[in-house]
Amino acid sequence: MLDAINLSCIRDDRELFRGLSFTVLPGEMVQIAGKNGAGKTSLLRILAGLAQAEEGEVKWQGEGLPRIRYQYHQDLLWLGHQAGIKTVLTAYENLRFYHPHSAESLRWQALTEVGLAGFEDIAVNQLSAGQQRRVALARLWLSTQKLWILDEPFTAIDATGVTKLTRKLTQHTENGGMVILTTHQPLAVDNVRQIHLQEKLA
Ligand SMILES: Nc1ncnc2c1ncn2[C@@H]1O[C@H](COP(=O)(O)OP(=O)(O)OP(=O)(O)O)[C@@H](O)[C@H]1O
Repeated sequence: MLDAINLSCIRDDRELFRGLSFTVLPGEMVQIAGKNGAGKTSLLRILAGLAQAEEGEVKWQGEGLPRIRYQYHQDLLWLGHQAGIKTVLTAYENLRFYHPHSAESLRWQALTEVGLAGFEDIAVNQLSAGQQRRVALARLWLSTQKLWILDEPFTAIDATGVTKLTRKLTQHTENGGMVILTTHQPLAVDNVRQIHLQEKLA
């Protein structure tokens, strides 16, 4: 269970949100919604323990993040806005780097799942934007983490990829996992909970 408690965030002297509280339970998918610049990425970074809130705290399994940081990083898969991969490595090498304990056969399978069969041995910086995104997303197929925090996972992904990724996210929650994500695309998922960050007037 993840608790966001009374979170406030100020960036560049601008208050993005204040007093934001919510809980994410096993089996839930939560979409952080809001316009460009509303603070969605800022919130995800705070939830992932990568940035500090002005006020408030984040708890994982009932414990504040600073106390449980090691366990949290075992339980969390974070895919940021940027590709989240090492571009000088190949797709396969990326999966080996980020998931060193995964079985070799599962890495190949993950690359096949995201449509990268035949592109495994090419340096990622020579792949298209959508293919680069798919390398990062392949990590979901190897993930044993309970909590996935995903910033714009559908960016640059074609319709087939969107369907496949949506199914993967749904499967994760059906297996008791949690997904917190941002996306500007409509999500074809029945029970996604939305948290709206309201636009603040200057
Ligand atoms: N590290 C930072 N330093 C200063 N300002 C920042 C920082 N990160 C974000 N901001 C500002 O905070 C605001 C919210 O940015 P954020 O990336 O969280 O928005 P967003 O809702 O994810 O937007 P988008 O939908 O465009 O991705 C923006 O005005 C941005 O300029």
